[in-house]
Amino acid sequence: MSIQAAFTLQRSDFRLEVDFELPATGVTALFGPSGCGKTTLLRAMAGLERCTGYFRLDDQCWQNDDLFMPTHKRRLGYVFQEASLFAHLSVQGNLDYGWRRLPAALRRNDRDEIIDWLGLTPLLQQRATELSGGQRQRVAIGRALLTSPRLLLLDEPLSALDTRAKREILPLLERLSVQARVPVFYVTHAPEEVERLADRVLLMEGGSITHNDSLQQALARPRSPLFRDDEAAAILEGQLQQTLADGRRPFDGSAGRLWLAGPHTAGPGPVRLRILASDVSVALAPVPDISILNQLPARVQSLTPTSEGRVLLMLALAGGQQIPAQLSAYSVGQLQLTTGSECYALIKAAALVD
Ligand SMILES: Nc1ncnc2c1ncn2[C@@H]1O[C@H](COP(=O)(O)OP(=O)(O)OP(=O)(O)O)[C@@H](O)[C@H]1O
Repeated sequence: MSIQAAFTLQRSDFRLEVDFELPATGVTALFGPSGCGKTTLLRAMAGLERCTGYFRLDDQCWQNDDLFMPTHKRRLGYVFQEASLFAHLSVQGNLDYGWRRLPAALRRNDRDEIIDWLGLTPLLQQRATELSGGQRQRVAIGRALLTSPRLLLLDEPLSALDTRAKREILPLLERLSVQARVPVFYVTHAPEEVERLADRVLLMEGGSITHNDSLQQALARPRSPLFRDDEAAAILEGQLQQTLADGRRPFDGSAGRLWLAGPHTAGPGPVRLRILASDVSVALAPVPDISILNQLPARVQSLTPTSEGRVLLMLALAGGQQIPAQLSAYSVGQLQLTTGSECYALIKAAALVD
């Protein structure tokens, strides 16, 4: 189950040249500076740009040297920055547009479930012209999914929305790959959207893919363009549990149980945690009598000098999860840390991604 793609396209002063393979599941963010070719790559996958190359999705070939399947035959959903709904139709009419044209045997998504997930039930009778920007985008996403696509392409779907509307849609999009049940490509300029939604990241620059990473790898790169606070971070996925009587809140992820302190309004359920490299210290053995709640066994995977006197360590936790730690070169020397060293990651703080 994979996506295999290679595209070459020459414009007067821009060349797209990409070649990548990805698992055909989850959300892949396309991230990079303005003009690097993110939209052009989405359009190439959709068959809206005549590139040379190939595109394969599982057992289906949409393009190769001998074949160029036109866009309308590629089973894909495309959501643009500004939702282009049919103005003369109601929300229901827009949602049903693709749904009705699809033979029942090809319908893979549950219509009512998608309408419910996107909170569209109260809007069904409204005209498309009467909707707010956020509502329009929810309808556009619903309409795309109701065509039961094999691939979903979203081009900066939140960029035209105000902060309130973004806050309303982002939690819904967290369920995107589960609801869509197909691979999703998501173009964005916002690192916080990548952290919250992506499973993989294609980092682009000047028409090329510079890195094809898991989210963890992308965030852990020294000087990654994804840094929000100018430093490496880890995103841990897991289940948030109920707060205990003593105020601690358990979080169960692949690396085991972590304890969160402080007030969190989020209810129990799946969440992502963000841990900054500067909030991780390293010890050679568990440290008793210390206020730090979380001490996890770890192994040093790599050490990268960053700035004057600082070293970025990549630590592997149980279950394969990686987290970065930012230490002074002095501490690295004192602890004699090298690749393969066994140690403990002392996590001083972790924040819910929201
Ligand atoms: N229709 C077009 N004709 C000619 N050049 C184009 C066309 N569309 C885009 N370009 C150019 O191709 C390059 C890649 O554009 P593209 O829109 O794919 O970048 P992008 O990474 O999506 O940018 P942004 O983040 O600003 O949306 C840019 O130099 C752009 O000016």
